Amino acid sequence: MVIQVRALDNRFGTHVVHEDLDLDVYRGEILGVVGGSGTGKSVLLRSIVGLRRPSSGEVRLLGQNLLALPEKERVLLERRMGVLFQKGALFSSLTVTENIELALIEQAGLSRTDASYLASVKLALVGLPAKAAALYPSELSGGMIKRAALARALALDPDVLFLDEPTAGLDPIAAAAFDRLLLTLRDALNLTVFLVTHDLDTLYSSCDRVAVLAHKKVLVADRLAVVAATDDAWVQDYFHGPRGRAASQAAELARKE
Ligand SMILES: Nc1ncnc2c1ncn2[C@@H]1O[C@H](COP(=O)(O)OP(=O)(O)OP(=O)(O)O)[C@@H](O)[C@H]1O
Repeated sequence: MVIQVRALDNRFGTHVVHEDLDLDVYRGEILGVVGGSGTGKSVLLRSIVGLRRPSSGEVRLLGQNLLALPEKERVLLERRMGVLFQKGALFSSLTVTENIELALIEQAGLSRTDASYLASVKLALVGLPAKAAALYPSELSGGMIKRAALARALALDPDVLFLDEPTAGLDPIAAAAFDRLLLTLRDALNLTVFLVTHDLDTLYSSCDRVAVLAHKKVLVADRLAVVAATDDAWVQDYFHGPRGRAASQAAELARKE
């Protein structure tokens, strides 16, 4: 088990976002996390990566409770996860390669020469052309920015990757390419992936299991077919509305090709 969440409560004043929430994430899987707006997907992600101390409950990441660890061990555990946030993924004043070098120098203490070499390896890994390395984020397309941010999240060879809506704002072709890249990287690097998304195509093409957040809990976490058959109004609307049907049909066609 890579992530184990037990009896998690998160509240902001009187606003209860999570209550008695449980979730397991298994080694090597891509788990898609979905739910209506405001159901607490980002708050859950932040609680798991240690950016937010839950109101109560426990989160274990790779068997350890991040927030209970002494500083040194906490830093070591943090290095084993990569995070790609939806916004602010890259420093705008640094080039793509400098963004990745910075993570390697600051967090792993690498020399500039080693960091520079490794940064070029990571950029190739995510399919960015060498010429992108010297560009600033403002000079990149949306798809390239996501890839560069992914290269930075992978800089320290994490075991677990957290992604917050990675395909939001991408055109369908760039989004599909990103989904394929994710599958390739998971297989090549043996990653476990926690993926918050609204993108039905991503769920159908890339996720092994899907967790639905509703009613302050994980309503269901299972294979897509089981999740889509869950008796819940939001689930039925989401998976069987026009967009859900289109994504399902596209996935079916892709399987036959
Ligand atoms: N720092 C905070 N202070 C107060 N309330 C917060 C804070 N962070 C999140 N919330 C509230 O918690 C709830 C869940 O927020 P969260 O961003 O996790 O939702 P989400 O499921 O990721 O939504 P979306 O799909 O719209 O991104 C929201 O009602 C939000 O207003």
